Amino acid sequence: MYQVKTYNAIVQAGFDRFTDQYQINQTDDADAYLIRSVDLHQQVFPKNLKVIVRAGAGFNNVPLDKATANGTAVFTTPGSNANAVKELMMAMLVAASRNLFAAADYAAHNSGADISKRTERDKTKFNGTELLGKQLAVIGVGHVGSLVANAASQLGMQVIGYDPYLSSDAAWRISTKIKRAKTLNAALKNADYVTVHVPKNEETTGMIGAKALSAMKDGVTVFNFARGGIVNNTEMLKALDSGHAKGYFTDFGSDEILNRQDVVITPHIGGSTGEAETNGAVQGAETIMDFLETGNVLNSVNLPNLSAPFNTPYRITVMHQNIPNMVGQIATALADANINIENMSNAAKDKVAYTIIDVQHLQKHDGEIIDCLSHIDAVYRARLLRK
Ligand SMILES: NC(=O)C1=CN([C@@H]2O[C@H](COP(=O)(O)OP(=O)(O)OC[C@H]3O[C@@H](n4cnc5c(N)ncnc54)[C@H](O)[C@@H]3O)[C@@H](O)[C@H]2O)C=CC1
Ligand SMILES: O=C(O)C(=O)COP(=O)(O)O
Repeated sequence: MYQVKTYNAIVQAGFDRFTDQYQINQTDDADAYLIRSVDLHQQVFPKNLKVIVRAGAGFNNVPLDKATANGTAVFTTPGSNANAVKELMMAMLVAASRNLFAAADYAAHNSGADISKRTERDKTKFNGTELLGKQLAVIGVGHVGSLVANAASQLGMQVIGYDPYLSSDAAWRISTKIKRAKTLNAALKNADYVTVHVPKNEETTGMIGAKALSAMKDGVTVFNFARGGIVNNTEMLKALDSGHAKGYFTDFGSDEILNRQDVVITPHIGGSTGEAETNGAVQGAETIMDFLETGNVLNSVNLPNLSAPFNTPYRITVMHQNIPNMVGQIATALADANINIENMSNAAKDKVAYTIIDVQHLQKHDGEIIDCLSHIDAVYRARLLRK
């Protein structure tokens, strides 16, 4: 029986996906975590923890080095909430271009006699512009960014994307109408609207700061529905105060940007739709079961992709450092235990490598084999799976 621990609201559809080999509980010794935005940076991971799945996209709440050192694979559920963010972003683009929040706030407080007279007099204050023909820069054209870019293009916007790490899969999703910028500045310089859809990491923290803001044209509106900190709030406020930027729309509130007419904040609701939460929970449950039961890896954040059909009675998986002679040491340990290898595959991603070995027969007691492999220096975790 596998134990799955959760830290955030996970919809029932996800729990329903687990077979009766799984128990959802709050044990301190879980095999798997199924999480959303909980910050795990201060947590000491239990040794038994084999997999963390973040139902959603952003994994900056998971300490990857710590997870790897513990032999814990980390996954997200790619694309599960991308449409939800896209739809919110489209709403925000329209809201920005039509002064929607200020206009609605005015109307909500416009009471008493002569409403219609006052309305007709005051409505010019809320005159907007149209999105048609305006330029939108999309920084990060992955699952969310590509949908935003395509939808904006369908509204008649001129869209330019910037993403130096774009995967070929992601490239297939982008309409041919979207222009490609070679540098961040090239994307920003003519944009009426700029939106970021990048993961938060060392490189992207503060990427929209003084330099990027000064590369934008006067009257620009900036959107950050990716993560707090990708846009530097202090520099954003300076751009707003000087009149260089017109507005800032974000899903990530913080004290310094509160109570301003030119800043619109939503409470991190980008992925908060029933559909997105169901997609994430179901995809998350399936990812946990697939990894625990087959050891196959697809779209992990800290492990390379590696999948093979599991057709033998036993499978051994080893997560280890990506250094010379690891495969040799693993093969020798198995040979010493008189275990014949039926199939063996190995892949690496940055500093981490992963090996899958399929065997027909075991000669030693299970625990001994796993112990032998676990004692090889630079092995993070070895597991024995039965078909
Ligand atoms: N507000 C919310 O509730 C939500 C926020 N998000 C945030 O949006 C981010 C993006 O989500 P997805 O599109 O699903 O992820 P994704 O991984 O599909 O796309 C991210 C894209 O950013 C690109 N990128 C990485 N570094 C870059 C850089 N320095 N400059 C330009 N592009 C760069 C990558 O190549 C990739 O194509 C997530 O990491 C998360 O932080 C995602 C979903 C919901
Ligand atoms: O998927 C993401 O990156 C999100 O930001 C969504 O967060 P949530 O699952 O709604 O806490």
